[in-house]
Amino acid sequence: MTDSPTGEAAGYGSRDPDALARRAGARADPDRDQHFLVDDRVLDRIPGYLPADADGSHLLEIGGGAGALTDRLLAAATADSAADPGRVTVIERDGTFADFLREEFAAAVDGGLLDVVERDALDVDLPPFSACVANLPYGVSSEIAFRLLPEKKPLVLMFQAEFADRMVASAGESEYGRLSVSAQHYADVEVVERVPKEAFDPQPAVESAVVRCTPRDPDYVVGDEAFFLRFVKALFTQRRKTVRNAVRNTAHISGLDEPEAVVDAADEELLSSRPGTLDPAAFAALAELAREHGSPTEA
Ligand SMILES: C[S@@+](CC[C@H](N)C(=O)[O-])C[C@H]1O[C@@H](n2cnc3c(N)ncnc32)[C@H](O)[C@@H]1O
Repeated sequence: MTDSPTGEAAGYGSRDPDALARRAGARADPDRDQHFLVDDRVLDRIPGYLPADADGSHLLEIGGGAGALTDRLLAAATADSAADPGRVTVIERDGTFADFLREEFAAAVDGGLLDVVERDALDVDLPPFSACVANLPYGVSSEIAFRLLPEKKPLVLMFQAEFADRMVASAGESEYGRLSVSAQHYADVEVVERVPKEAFDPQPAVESAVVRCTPRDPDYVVGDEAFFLRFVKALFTQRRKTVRNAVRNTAHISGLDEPEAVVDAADEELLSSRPGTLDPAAFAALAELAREHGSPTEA
């Protein structure tokens, strides 16, 4: 294992996570969403979950911490061509760890391979990136995921397992909901690895999972994406009601001025079903009907 504070390009990818945390000189604080990955085998596998044809020329990491994953991303970025390596940008909110990353990976920073951005990932303008690989801060993982998904780039993201299961669920499954439809609107999403609590220090309260998002256009058309997402959100607030009642009861969320006109125009079988049984394409068709007949106003 390499334990040098800076290291040459050839040394990326083998830093010991415990040694990194020791050198950083500050303990990960769970109250600041800091749960560092300390299992080398998991760390080594994560970059390999990017789709085979993903463009690795500019990898984005959100939440660098003490740099164990950053080290693996630098290895992935420099693997193909030493003459024309890819780049890594890390966004890290905590100044202590941002400073440590700049120091630990000084050679990469000086060589233009690594940029450390000390900012909150929710506020910062995202840099251009070709793919994102991150062990996300769980307190804001949903907000970050829905900043990243519309960028239509390959993503490999660590989430709480329960959140990951909701992202990938299919219509009719108990975990299926607004999160599933919204995520699957942008990408094919799949859980590629479940990660036990023991892989982290300090250990989180729950299991984690790595999700791969491979961007693609949906197999349906929506004329107004913002309205589609708002309509899905509205209907899932009434997931146990019939679609008929859900459309009627949630006009204040969906923004429909004339929900009754949507009910009049929709198919009876669809109206008697429950939101949790509609696949994304059925939601899209109903949202288009709602736009046509329900006079939606801006949220
Ligand atoms: C789960 S840790 C992952 C650390 C490291 N990548 C690893 O895998 O060991 C999440 C990291 O995100 C940082 N973080 C928390 N909230 C953030 C935010 N809003 N914007 C940017 N970074 C944040 C934390 O300081 C922490 O370093």
